[in-house]
Amino acid sequence: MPPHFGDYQNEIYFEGLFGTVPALPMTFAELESKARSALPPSLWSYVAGGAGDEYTQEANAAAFRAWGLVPRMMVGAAHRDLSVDLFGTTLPSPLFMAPVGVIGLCAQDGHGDLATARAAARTGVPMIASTLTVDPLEEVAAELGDTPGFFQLYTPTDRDLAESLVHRAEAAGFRGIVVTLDTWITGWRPRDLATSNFPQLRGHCLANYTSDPVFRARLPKPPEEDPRAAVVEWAGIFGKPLVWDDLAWLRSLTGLPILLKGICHPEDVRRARDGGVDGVYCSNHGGRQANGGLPALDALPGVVEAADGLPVLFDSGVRTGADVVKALALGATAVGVGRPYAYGLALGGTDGVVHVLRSLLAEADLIMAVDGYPTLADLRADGALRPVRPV
Ligand SMILES: Cc1cc2nc3c(=O)[nH]c(=O)nc-3n(C[C@H](O)[C@H](O)[C@H](O)COP(=O)(O)O)c2cc1C
Ligand SMILES: CCCCCCC(=O)C(=O)O
Repeated sequence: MPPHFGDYQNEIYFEGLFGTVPALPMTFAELESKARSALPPSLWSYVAGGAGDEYTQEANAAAFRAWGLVPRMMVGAAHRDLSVDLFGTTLPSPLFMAPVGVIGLCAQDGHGDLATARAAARTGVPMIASTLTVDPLEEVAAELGDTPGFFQLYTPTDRDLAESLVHRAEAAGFRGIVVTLDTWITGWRPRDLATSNFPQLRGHCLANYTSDPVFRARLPKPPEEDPRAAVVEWAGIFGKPLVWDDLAWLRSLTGLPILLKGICHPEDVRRARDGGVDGVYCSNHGGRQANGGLPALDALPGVVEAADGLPVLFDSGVRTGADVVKALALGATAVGVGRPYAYGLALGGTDGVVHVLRSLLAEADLIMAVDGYPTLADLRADGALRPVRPV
């Protein structure tokens, strides 16, 4: 029997019978506002902020409101199956944790990558570990238990370093490589510029680089002795975009599944397919990189159609279980949560992340129960989702 994610609701009600109300927020608005108080102001503005006037970031979340699920009755959706097959593994649910480069700093003990990996182990929700971590990828992988982890790769134009990182990820047991394409240069982020605040430039979250033999060999002194030189070296390897001609080389690096993150145009999906990737990841980086762009959700149907059966991961703007359901109904194979789990981590460590993930899954599961969609295939059938008339 597949897990009943909606049972989290019963657990919360049951505790309530004995006078215990949830210690952690039950709505995204409260999660966000409490995380704002819990995080140091500069870290809060880095995590919560985005590109330009943050119009695209807001539009990402608002885009979900343009769609509504059509309820179906007498379907007998007493049992729901949210499982999904991804690269030969059956996952209990289609939710995953998007790579968040400073997640390590969001935990009170400064080891949020490890805390997040423990939340993945507890929930079965896969983690995509960023290149930019406080703790090296091997230590993150060791906390994942049986839950699959994926490694997100930055700096792939530095071929020796990319090769080293990919091989380390493979040896550590990660099940796939997610190559982020939209962040070879930093977008225009006024909040960070106003405070001269960019955590990596302060030497944070560079553990995967400073523990890498290829990176270390380039430094005049070991990073433990001269951390500033390590930051300068790190900054220097950004600024060079990956191009389609690099794909064959990238493909040659590993037999693990490769996914390209940041794909929003159907023609790019076709090029990715032709280049032999195993999946595409539709995302606009949560509006952190380029303002003024289309909400990622609006790009999703075109990406799914062009993918023609190739797995499509999606993120950007997911805040509720209803959002998860809508992205699935629009064809996403799996749906990523970003900022909300960072806020959960800030408030409650591993327990906080587990709470955020379980809440999203419970709401999604209960919507499928009430609205009569027992499987993900039912959600994807014609007529399940309709545009909402603007009010
Ligand atoms: C603080 C922060 C750091 C991020 N770091 C990375 C990263 O290292 N690699 C990456 O591919 N995406 C990164 N992202 C983007 C997320 O993977 C994801 O695309 C985004 O959070 C989705 O938007 P949402 O959180 O508003 O839903 C980061 C996002 C945030 C909020
Ligand atoms: C030029 C590299 C910036 C990476 C920053 C991490 C990230 O993806 C984000 O802040 O968003």
